[in-house]
Amino acid sequence: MADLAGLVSDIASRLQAATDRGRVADYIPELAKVSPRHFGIAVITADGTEHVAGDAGEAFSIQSVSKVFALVEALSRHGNRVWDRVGKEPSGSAFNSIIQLELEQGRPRNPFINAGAIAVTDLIAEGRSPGEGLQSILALIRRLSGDETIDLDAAVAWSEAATGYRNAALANYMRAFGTIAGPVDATLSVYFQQCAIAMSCRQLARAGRFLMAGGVCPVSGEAIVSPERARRINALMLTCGHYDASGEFAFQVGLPAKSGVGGGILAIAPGRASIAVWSPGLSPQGNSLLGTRALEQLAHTMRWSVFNPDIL
Ligand SMILES: NC(=O)CC[C@H](N)C(=O)O
Repeated sequence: MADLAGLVSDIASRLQAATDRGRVADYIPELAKVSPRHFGIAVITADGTEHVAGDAGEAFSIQSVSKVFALVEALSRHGNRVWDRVGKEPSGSAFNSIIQLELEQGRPRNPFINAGAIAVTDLIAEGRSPGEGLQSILALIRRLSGDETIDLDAAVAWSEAATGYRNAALANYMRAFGTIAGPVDATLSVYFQQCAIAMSCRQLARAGRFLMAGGVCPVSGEAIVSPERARRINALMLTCGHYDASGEFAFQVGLPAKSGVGGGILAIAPGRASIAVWSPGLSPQGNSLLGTRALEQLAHTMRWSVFNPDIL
């Protein structure tokens, strides 16, 4: 087996020096201020060993990676009722696309595109104040990572709320179909704040451990979700976690993973590792360019693809 510690630091030094780094998201003005020079990686293996390199301790905006935790929270609260609201199919469209909503009766394709995530958040917010809805997601993330200091970056939340016209359009459109039941403003407020949660690679990799371990947090022994639910969340991350680049990601990396426009990616090698990478420069589809490259190198060298017969 390859030397993982050496590999993680090799990947970091190679990618810290890379010249082609992608474009930092600028449609959320606060995110445009982040330097594209950052690169961080954290790998936690099944035995609990943590390998980190680069800016692995620096907090960044998790953005759409929050959609995984919101899905867990909604499933815990509402069970399979969630699937009445959102589908389980890749969209083949941009993360903020509205086109399928008109063609498919206002039902988003999956919980990881914006429309689907807003519908999931609406379920979390049901019967609660926006503050309580957000706190339930934050409490889950803190519990999973064993870190009570994790919080949201209020400036990012405000920045997105002030410019989130597309998300407001998606939410209003779904409200017209009944996919969203609650007040649109309250649901959007929770959604913008969950996206603005700030975490480091180390914290994010810790929060993902239950997904490598059949739904059980390996440190506390607590069953966060059932093994079946963990398997299904991983399946959705593999097929939908990178929007219209999900097929390419499965082809190149072959691991369940969820990206965010802050440049973070959480990837799961079932039974092997929980991995978080961060580099703010994005591909045209809104996925971290160097983060994806790091995962390609890691997965290839470690033979960590769900399609490799020896990972099973
Ligand atoms: N892909 C993303 O990370 C998108 C999340 C972002 N908060 C948005 O709604 O536009």
